[in-house]
Amino acid sequence: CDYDGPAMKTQVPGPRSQELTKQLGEIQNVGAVNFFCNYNESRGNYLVDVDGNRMLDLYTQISSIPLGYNHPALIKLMAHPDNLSTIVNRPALGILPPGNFPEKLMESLLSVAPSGMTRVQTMACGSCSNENAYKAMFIWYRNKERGHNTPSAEDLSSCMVNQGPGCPDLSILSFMGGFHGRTLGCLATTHSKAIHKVDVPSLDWPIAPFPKLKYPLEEFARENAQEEARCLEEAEDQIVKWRHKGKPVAGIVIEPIQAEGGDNHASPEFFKSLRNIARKHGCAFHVDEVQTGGGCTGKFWAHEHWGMDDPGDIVSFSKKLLTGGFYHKNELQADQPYRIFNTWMGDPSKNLFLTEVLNVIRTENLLEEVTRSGKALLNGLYELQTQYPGILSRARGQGTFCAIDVCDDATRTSIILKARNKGVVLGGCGDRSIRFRPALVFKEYHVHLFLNIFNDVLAQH
Ligand SMILES: Cc1ncc(COP(=O)(O)O)c(CNc2csc(C(=O)O)c2)c1O
Repeated sequence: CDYDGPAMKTQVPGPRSQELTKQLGEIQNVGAVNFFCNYNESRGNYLVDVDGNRMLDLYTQISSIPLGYNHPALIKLMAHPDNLSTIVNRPALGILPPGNFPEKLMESLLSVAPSGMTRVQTMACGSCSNENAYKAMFIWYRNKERGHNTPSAEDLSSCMVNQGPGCPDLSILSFMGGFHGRTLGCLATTHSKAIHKVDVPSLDWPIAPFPKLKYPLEEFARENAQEEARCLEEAEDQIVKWRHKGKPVAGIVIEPIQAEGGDNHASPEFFKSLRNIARKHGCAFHVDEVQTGGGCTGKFWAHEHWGMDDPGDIVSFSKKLLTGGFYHKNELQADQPYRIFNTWMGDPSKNLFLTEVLNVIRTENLLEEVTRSGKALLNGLYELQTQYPGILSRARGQGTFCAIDVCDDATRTSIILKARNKGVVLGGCGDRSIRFRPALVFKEYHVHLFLNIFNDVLAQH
């Protein structure tokens, strides 16, 4: 179900894309539109645009397509009459769930539940999953502080006008370079690009530094360990400082690999230590797997590489799981109904697709494939950075969740655009990285196809 290679007819965006951008520009902001796509013709690892250009996709809709385009297992699901009512009728899941909902959740999301978690709350996207996870942490923290879960009369009256004690002065510790969404609460924990935050009010919550590792890791083990220790000490100091400010940290939120911030990695020891700091200070520990989850690091969850039985109190997800949501420990479940709530609370049709995606991952051993392709990709990137030391550096990655730094932003942009005109879709992250986010069906064959094209582009610079 894949094409045998890229095939370009025009520069991208082509004439039809440009025409459609003008049309859409009459309706909404089109500044971020790259080009228009033909999702009927797109297949497997190949994205076809409206001008008939066929490109090998290593960005996959901001890392949200698990099995590539139009996978037969998902198409087949649409033909099944039993699934029709699930796709046509969207229920308000919080109050009127379909009869098969528990079974479908067991089949899909609970079959890949993180270690130590048996509960999951579905949502629509990454931001609303994180927003509700934050609220769950605040509710948990206040009930712990009170010693019971009955707000006082003063709590109930003051919260109606956004004042304490009903609206408590609690905080969430996040990390510089982190990205957790663009809604108000998530945005207060997002620190990747100023354009995401400028002009929007925020909250006085603590922000700790995330380790800036030197590569290759084996050459800088001592410096990197010192850098991680510095960041951990700073994080713990912030927790103490915010408690003294009367704004205690209810939860810590972190990505296993900071993606938007520039594919910043840290060691399993770093995360183990941070998890222990959270326990020591009575904070919940929220692992944001929206971009790293779903198999792209070679394990279904990136936090599995930490080798911990108790990796977190909350794990949020979206993108490759086709629906948003968060797993959580029992004690993080809101104590009353209608506290973590909205109209849809997820989408059962997406759970149907996810069950199929998980079946394909298992039957085609895609996690092993990702590990194999990832090794070939990272070795190829190591070779290219040796060949073009003036342009490339800091090749890094886990599974196919890889990245490489370019000497400056302008050169990065030029490389991404040239690669696209040669039939490869790439994305950037941070201030100078190119990130690789292929689908789970990206084989070694595709790696070598990509590396050849990437080499041609670099040779022109
Ligand atoms: C680690 C992590 N956490 C939360 C989010 C927010 O998810 P959405 O709200 O975009 O579904 C994301 C979304 N990723 C993302 C990539 S570019 C982008 C954007 O809004 O520009 C967002 C994420 O990577």
